Amino acid sequence: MTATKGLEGIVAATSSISSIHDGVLAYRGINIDELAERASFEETAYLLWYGKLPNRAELDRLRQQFSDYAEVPEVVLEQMKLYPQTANTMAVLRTAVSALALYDENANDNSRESNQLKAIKLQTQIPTLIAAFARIREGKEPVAPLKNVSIAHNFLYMLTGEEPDPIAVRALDQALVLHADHELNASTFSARVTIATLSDIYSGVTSAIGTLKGPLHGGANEAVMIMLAEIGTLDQVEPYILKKLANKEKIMGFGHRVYKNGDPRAKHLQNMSRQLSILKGDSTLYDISVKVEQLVTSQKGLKPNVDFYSASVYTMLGIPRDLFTPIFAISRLSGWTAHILEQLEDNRLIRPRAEYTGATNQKYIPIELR
Ligand SMILES: CC(=O)SCCNC(=O)CCNC(=O)[C@H](O)C(C)(C)COP(=O)(O)OP(=O)(O)OC[C@H]1O[C@@H](n2cnc3c(N)ncnc32)[C@H](O)[C@@H]1OP(=O)(O)O
Ligand SMILES: O=C([O-])CC(=O)C(=O)O
Repeated sequence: MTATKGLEGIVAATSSISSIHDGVLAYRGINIDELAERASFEETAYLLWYGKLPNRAELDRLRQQFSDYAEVPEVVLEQMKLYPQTANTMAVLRTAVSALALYDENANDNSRESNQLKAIKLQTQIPTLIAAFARIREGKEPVAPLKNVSIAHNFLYMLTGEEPDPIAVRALDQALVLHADHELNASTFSARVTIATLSDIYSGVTSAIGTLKGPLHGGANEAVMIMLAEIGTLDQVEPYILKKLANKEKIMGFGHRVYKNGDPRAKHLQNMSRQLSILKGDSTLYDISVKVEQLVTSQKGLKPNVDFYSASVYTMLGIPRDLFTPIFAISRLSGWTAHILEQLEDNRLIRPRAEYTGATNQKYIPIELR
């Protein structure tokens, strides 16, 4: 038995949710480029869950459900007030989602109907949890969700309690579409492994949140912003990046396990970043980002991934950088839960083997002789 490090190239599941072929990403067969331009996040979530785009009545019903279930149990908000104000926001989200399960009497019902409803509830409650913590840690009361607005609109509204700018709503909505699913990425795999033991959807999502948190995966968007802030000015790009590369450090937001010729989502986020910088009349962050890209591509042949330009986009939307990865989770919740539903439709325990490289034929030594 020979191990494949990082399971690279191993096909570990069948799935009809999203595909990556020749550098093209599609959800249910629809090219992401088209969805990014034309679909709302609500339509995208429906597409991932139900396998087709919703008609008007179906979309209205989903939107209504998102409105109906956006509030979270008061007890969970009260618990959040006891979390340390400085807690890592992904750890907060992981804990709060896990707590939601305690107050859902159907948490352990693994029927398709029950899990679909829980996916819808989590989709609309996770933004509420994130926005609530962002306020609680500043000593402010959480803002109750609005009725009949999009997930993107509601999230921005709940952060500040003010009506968000329509341009910001559209930008966030598009970012949510772009991050919604991505075949067997690490966090989705984690969700599938968990649910394949016939655990419950909250456990699957909690596993996935913990996996997304790491900087080699979803945590890279926050790490990119830390890097851009450290760079600070255009003239510092070259010395900063060259030093990192000389030290064999990774440049966050670059490289990908599957895409070797560029991530098809990155160009949309770059466009958004450019447009927002024009609207703001300040292109510093965008210009630094472009220069970093030019240098990393010329020096290492690495292209930006989805996390690179999302950092400048979210910053220009006025979002604190430790909410970037939680925003990724808002979007990817749709993909995680679609994969959980798919896994349960034709389930088998996921249990690979390990190539043993340790000692053999050892004897037990009594403690007094060690
Ligand atoms: C939503 C997402 O999860 S997208 C990915 C987000 N993560 C990041 O942006 C973090 C930075 N990128 C990386 O760490 C990697 O490119 C990953 C984790 C995305 C992919 O990892 P892997 O497929 O395992 O590639 P691996 O890390 O083995 O890299 C292969 C080679 O390219 C180099 N490399 C890969 N990415 C980078 C990078 N961002 N900066 C510098 N060098 C890199 C590695 O050092 C390695 O070089 P070597 O062969 O000389 O040792
Ligand atoms: O697929 C991956 O390995 C990481 C990624 O881009 C994603 O999860 O969106």
